[in-house]
Amino acid sequence: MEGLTINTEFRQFVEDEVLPLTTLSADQFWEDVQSLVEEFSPINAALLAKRDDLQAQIDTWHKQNDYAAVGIETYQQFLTDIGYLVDEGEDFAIQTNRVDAEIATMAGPQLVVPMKNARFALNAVNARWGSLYDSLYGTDVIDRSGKLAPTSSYNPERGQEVINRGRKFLDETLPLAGCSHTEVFEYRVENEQFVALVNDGSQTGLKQPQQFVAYDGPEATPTALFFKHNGLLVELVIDPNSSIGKADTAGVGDIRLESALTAIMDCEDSVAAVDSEEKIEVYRNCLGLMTGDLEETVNKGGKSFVRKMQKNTVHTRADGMRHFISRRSLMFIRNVGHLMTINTIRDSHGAAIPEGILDGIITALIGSIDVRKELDSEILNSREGSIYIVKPKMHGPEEVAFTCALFSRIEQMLGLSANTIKLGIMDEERRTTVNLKACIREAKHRCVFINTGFLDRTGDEIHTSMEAGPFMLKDQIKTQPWIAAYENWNVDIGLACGLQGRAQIGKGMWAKPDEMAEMMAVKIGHPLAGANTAWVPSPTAATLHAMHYHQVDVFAEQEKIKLRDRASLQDLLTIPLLTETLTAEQVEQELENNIQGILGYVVRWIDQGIGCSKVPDINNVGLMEDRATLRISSQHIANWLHHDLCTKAQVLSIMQRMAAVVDEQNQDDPDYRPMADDTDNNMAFNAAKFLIFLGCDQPNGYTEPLLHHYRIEQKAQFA
Ligand SMILES: CC(=O)SCCNC(=O)CCNC(=O)[C@H](O)C(C)(C)COP(=O)(O)OP(=O)(O)OC[C@H]1O[C@@H](n2cnc3c(N)ncnc32)[C@H](O)[C@@H]1OP(=O)(O)O
Ligand SMILES: O=CC(=O)O
Ligand SMILES: [Mg+2]
Repeated sequence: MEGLTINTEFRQFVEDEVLPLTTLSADQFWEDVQSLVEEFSPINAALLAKRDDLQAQIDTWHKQNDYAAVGIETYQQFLTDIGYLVDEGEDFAIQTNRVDAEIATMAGPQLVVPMKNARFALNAVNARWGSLYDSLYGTDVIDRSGKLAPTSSYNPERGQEVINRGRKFLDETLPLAGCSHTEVFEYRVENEQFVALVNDGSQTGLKQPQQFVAYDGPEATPTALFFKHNGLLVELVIDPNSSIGKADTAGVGDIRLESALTAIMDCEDSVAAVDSEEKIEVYRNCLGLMTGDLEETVNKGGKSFVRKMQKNTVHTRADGMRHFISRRSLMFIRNVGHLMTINTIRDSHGAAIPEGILDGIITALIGSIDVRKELDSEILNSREGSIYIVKPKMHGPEEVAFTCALFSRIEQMLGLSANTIKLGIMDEERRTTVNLKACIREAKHRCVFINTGFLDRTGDEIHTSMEAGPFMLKDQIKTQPWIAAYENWNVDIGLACGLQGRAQIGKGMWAKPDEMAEMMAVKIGHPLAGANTAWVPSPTAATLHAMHYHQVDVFAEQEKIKLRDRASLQDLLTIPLLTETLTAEQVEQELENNIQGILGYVVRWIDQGIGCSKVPDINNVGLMEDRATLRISSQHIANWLHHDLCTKAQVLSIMQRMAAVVDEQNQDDPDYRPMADDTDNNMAFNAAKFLIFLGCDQPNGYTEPLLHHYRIEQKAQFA
């Protein structure tokens, strides 16, 4: 197309692999892309300029005013005067239609996965169901010491503890009339009813017989029994010949839980994709997920197998009719935000186009393949014919309106009906939080979720108030009034805007992927807080977190929450600034911890293109690190440097020391390139250095510009 310069491989990908699956012609498609880009790029640029302008005014205000002394009302008035805080307007309720039940009326875990990693992405879409037994046996939810410790082969005592916990779960979730599941020696179906035969010779059924949904196999010797509780399915696997089932009094081989109801296929925080080659990788996986053709050969434990997407299954209802069970998570696609540009397409002036616009067009184009499938297709994402896109890092209602306008335009060019593309709003920038109601109003025909991305949100908290003073220790920031207010405010506003029954009110990531016992203790707080979904980092975490939605009836909690007063805006605006003098040791330790995390993450991003990593912290706890956690750590150090809590020399010296620590942590990785010996010339080390030293100047404290720059340089150097 004259005017646009399109990367050749990308053009081939679109024309040879995607467009033939649609009714669109290539010429018309590129012509539409061009006019869309011409229309939307300048608006995108103006929105970014407004971000900078507001930030500059906030910086100046803090330099001229003592935030703590003037009082919160004065600060709030200032934010209103500059248009950062806008009028929230009249009450309204969202009107989003054609929303799948997994989003609108069900409550359960949401798994996030980097879409660039096909092996993980396939695992994620298949994580709709997970083994409770494996999740208990394989994690620290059960004590890992003493007689219960996992051993090189199966530890029967640990196994028995798994079975005990499984029975406890059954008693709590699917209680029997008059006895415990521990007393049952046989489960079967009789006269269209579920029946449990009890050790004392009696037989019983469920306290609530309607919980029984379906079964497999003969009535007298079923191989699987399916039940429903709090909207989620539970499968009792009966297999007396399996290694677990033969030691079980009732032949139960496993308890399987409906787990990740939804999954976010991520193009953003967890992904490193800086050029056409890497964007094509992401889009090709997206295509395979929507067509159902994605496959990956997995080599594991000396065995090799091909991982594919699960197909839905058919079972027998008690009355003999057929019952279908969904086996795949409903997929959202998270696009990148409005900030970055990408030269996969250059406009008629030769400028790289906004990456968010490219993601919007291409992921919706791929999503349109799903929308056009027949309802009885083997692999179908949305039965309601919707395309679910999550948009991150938007600042305020104007940016939400821009996204919606972009989606409308994309729908027109793809021939989709209005509001086919649904919008998940990440509530992860301060200007979106404080204007959340106005943001949702802009998307009232599309909104399918509001999610508190507290990690980016913490980074933005620091950057927005960079000039206000030094921030507290990172762990303390999480305990302050602003964050509790932020979490409650999101739920309060979501409920007031009618999200219940139409959309998700979601909560953020559990960022300690191996600490499952702690997750079980803490993350029940999410459903209790009224969230009908919350993020988990892995399929195992999804299965364990699913237990929380059996323990808590989220929709009942939401009814109670509707009666309380809305969280306080003034608490939200209370900046978590340091109020005490830290010791030199505290400063050093905080820096070491942050720097270890930054280097451990950045080195894999820059050198290997891995956008999400598990990196040990100073106490050797593996933390999920992604762009958002990097934003927090780098902004935190930049803030302390800016306010002289530490010096550049000190930071550099810790970086040098931590580079050696990170090198050692990665010594078993054959693809790893050590940093410590030649930090001056190491691209990853330099990226980390500038993320910190230029942190104050990064747009809203984002990490993408420097990460992209250094990965592109690194790829050029080692090409
Ligand atoms: C601020 C935000 O935006 S948060 C959202 C962004 N973050 C994410 O998306 C987190 C996604 N999670 C991950 O990428 C990973 O779990 C990490 C990086 C945290 C840990 O990865 P690893 O150290 O490789 O995990 P670990 O070795 O414990 O487990 C790997 C296994 O679990 C699976 N797995 C781990 N995470 C996921 C996931 N999110 N989805 C699907 N499968 C997963 C892998 O497929 C692999 O199994 P396989 O060998 O059968 O393929
Ligand atoms: O995207 C999620 C976040 O916490 O940031
Ligand atoms: Mg984020």
